[in-house]
Parts: sequence; C-alpha cells; structure tokens
Amino acid sequence: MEQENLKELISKKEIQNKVKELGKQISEDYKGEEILAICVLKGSFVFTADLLREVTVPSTVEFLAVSSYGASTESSGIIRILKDLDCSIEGKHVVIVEDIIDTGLTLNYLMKTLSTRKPASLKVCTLLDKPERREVDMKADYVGFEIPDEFVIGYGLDFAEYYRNLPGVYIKSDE
Ligand SMILES: O=P(O)(O)OC[C@H]1O[C@H](OP(=O)(O)OP(=O)(O)O)[C@H](O)[C@@H]1O
Ligand SMILES: Oc1ncnc2cn[nH]c12
Ligand SMILES: [Mg+2]
Repeated sequence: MEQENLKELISKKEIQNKVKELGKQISEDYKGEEILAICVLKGSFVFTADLLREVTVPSTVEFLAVSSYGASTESSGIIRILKDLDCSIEGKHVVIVEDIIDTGLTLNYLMKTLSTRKPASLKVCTLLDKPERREVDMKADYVGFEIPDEFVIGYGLDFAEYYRNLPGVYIKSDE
C-alpha cells in the first residue's frame, strides 16, 4: 500500500505528550485503587501499550476484539465481539481504552455488554474523539484529541488493516 497522500493531523510528539497527560490524570483519579484496562483490539493496541506505561497505580490488562468497520471507512453498525475477555470484571475498576470514538456504536455496545458484568466502575479513555459523526449519545471520561470529520489512520488506526504502524495520526485522502 502506498503511503503518499497522507496529511499529518497529530504528530508523534503531540501524541507522546498527550499520553503522558492522560496517564497522569488516570493515576491521580485512581490513587489507592487498582485498574483493569481493557484494550479494544485491534486499533487501540498502540495507545494501550503507551498509556499503561504512564499509569502509576497497580494495573492489569485484558484484550477484547470487536469489529464494525472491516475494510471500509464507514461503520457497518453491526458490532461483533471477535474475541471476548479471559476473566471476570466483577468488582473491578475497569477502564476501556479506545483509539477512537466515531459513531459511538462500538463503545455503546461495549458499555452495555460490560456493565451487565458488574464492574465496580466502568470508565472510558479514548485517544481520539470525532463528535460530528456520533449516532448514539456517547462521551468518554478521558479524551486525548477532538478531531474533525475525517477518516484518520496511524498509531493503531487502520484502513483495510494497513497504516496501523505509522507514528502519528494522518488524514487518509482519496486523491
Ligand atoms: O465509534 P465507532 O464508529 O464504532 O468507531 C470506532 C471503532 O472503530 C474502530 O475499530 P474497527 O471496527 O475498525 O476495528 P479495528 O480496531 O480492528 O480496526 C476503532 O478502533 C473503534 O473501535
Ligand atoms: O477515522 C477512522 N479511522 C480508522 N478507523 C476508524 C473507525 N472509526 N473511525 C475511524
Ligand atoms: Mg479499523
């Protein structure tokens, strides 16, 4: 896949600074507690790895795979759990870690599903938020960057599984 026609939206350095900020905030908010971070695969694997290394309270991590975009730039609206958690979240302080909230359909599904499993608390940290495209009322507790209505790639985010390895966040243009 060619990598030209990519316009940088958020630089690697800006992401690094924001991740430090979010990690510090979460560490302060959960002081004296421990958290279970849920990495929503695939997209948030990069953000989760960086964020957790900035969290100073005891933490465990679990992985959950959902998919709704596939090889498209539009959500199918049909959320599928491809891989469920390996442990109970009952009584745990859960932080769902997402790379992006776009229509909100994925997070809406996850919040509904996970809240039935009786966590002590359930919060969301997302690196990117695209409010203009929301289809359901969904807000994260921790947001890195609010971005315009553009399809973005990089730092874990893909288009047809490519570009996840890019260091920053870029706008994918069709031309
Ligand atoms: O708010 P929404 O419109 O639901 O979009 C956000 C979701 O879509 C992307 O995942 P995707 O389904 O592309 O799977 P991936 O993480 O494996 O790329 C992204 O990682 C979020 O999980
Ligand atoms: O802008 C975006 N880039 C990559 N994946 C997704 C999913 N929702 N929105 C996206
Ligand atoms: Mg994707």
